[in-house]
Amino acid sequence: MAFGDYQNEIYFGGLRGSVPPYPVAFAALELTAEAALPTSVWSYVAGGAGDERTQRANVEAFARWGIVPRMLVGATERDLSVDLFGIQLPSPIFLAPVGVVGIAAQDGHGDLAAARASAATGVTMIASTLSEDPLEAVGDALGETPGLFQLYTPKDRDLAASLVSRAEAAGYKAIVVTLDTWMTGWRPRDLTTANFPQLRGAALANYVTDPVFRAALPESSRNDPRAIVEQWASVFGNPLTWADLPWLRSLTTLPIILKGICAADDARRAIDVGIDGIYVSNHGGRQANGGLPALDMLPDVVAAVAGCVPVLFDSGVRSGSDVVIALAMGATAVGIGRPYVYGVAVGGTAGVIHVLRSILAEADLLMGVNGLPTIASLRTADLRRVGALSD
Ligand SMILES: Cc1cc2nc3c(=O)[nH]c(=O)nc-3n(C[C@H](O)[C@H](O)[C@H](O)COP(=O)(O)O)c2cc1C
Ligand SMILES: CCCCC(=O)C(=O)O
Repeated sequence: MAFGDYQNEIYFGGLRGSVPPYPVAFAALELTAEAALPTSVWSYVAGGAGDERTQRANVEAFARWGIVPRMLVGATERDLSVDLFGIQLPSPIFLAPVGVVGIAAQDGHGDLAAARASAATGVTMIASTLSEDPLEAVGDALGETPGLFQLYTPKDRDLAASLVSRAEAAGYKAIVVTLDTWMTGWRPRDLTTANFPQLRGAALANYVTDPVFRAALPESSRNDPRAIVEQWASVFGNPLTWADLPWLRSLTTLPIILKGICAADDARRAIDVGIDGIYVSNHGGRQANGGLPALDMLPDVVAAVAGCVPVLFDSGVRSGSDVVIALAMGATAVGIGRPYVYGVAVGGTAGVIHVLRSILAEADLLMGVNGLPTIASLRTADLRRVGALSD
């Protein structure tokens, strides 16, 4: 079945009098999600760092690029599959790691909702360390779809090793180490609502189920929510340096991907020390305000990596058109963040499936009408700055 078929499902459903169950346009999805969530939850998910100019710039950056369409190609069959570390994925998108996604779900199980959507669509999921369902349960819910595990490296190295070995045992195919969030950025919306869900104990399931974490808690406090949160806060973020990478490498034989690399020099140096994948992201503008849009940093990193390892990308992706532009710029696979959280908010598993199928349908149809039917052909696309066609 082609991804673009979702368009016909919606059209013909309309002919039979059924409207799509959830909004299709991102702006409408956003409004519906906002209406479905308490203000503090909406602020946490939708908000970002500082005055959120970098978060907005991430989205706006996509509108500055355009693809020159090719005709007479007969692109009736499209192939959106990609190879990631030897894993053949049916599509070039993935669920970016989102901690605390449970707070957006009616039943508190946003991680499982996302994993089930991943199982249903074949869209791979990067499961966050900060989940409300333990990584083993998320892994089970992924079914046949390969999952990746995102690691927030704690200060306690034994705890880091334990999380990684649990991820290996649960069948995750790679470890994604997030570098940009060893402490949280200045997030005025959360500060205004005095809301940081982790401080209420949300999303600490991987810690409370971990033998190393539990052993560090006095026996009398093992079921005390406040002691658990305090223990978590004391171990959460280890600001890694280059000197830590050999230790990180020694933890696992799985591929290691570094998330948050945006500078060409950092990408080159990471590859030199044996890192298997680079993940360009500015955390959706949630960490450093005043920085460049993530998309603007992608071409330099792609050039520096020169095809040696996969380059993952996220930050600001809202549609299939955005996915196509990031792929044309050289990303190997493109991460969906906030849109899927809004899918969880409006419809749980079904909401996420709808969001993913909509994004994939648009990307698929776009590749057809642009005459660029494969990811390889997309990479050769004539991508120009808007307004620069005659340069
Ligand atoms: C509510 C929320 C929680 C997030 N939690 C994590 C996390 O636990 N680990 C991580 O590496 N990135 C996390 N991110 C960042 C995403 O992986 C991704 O980089 C970001 O959402 C991309 O920006 P966009 O959603 O605006 O496209 C989170 C993002 C959001 C919105
Ligand atoms: C301490 C970070 C919490 C999860 C996260 O990555 C985010 O809110 O952006």
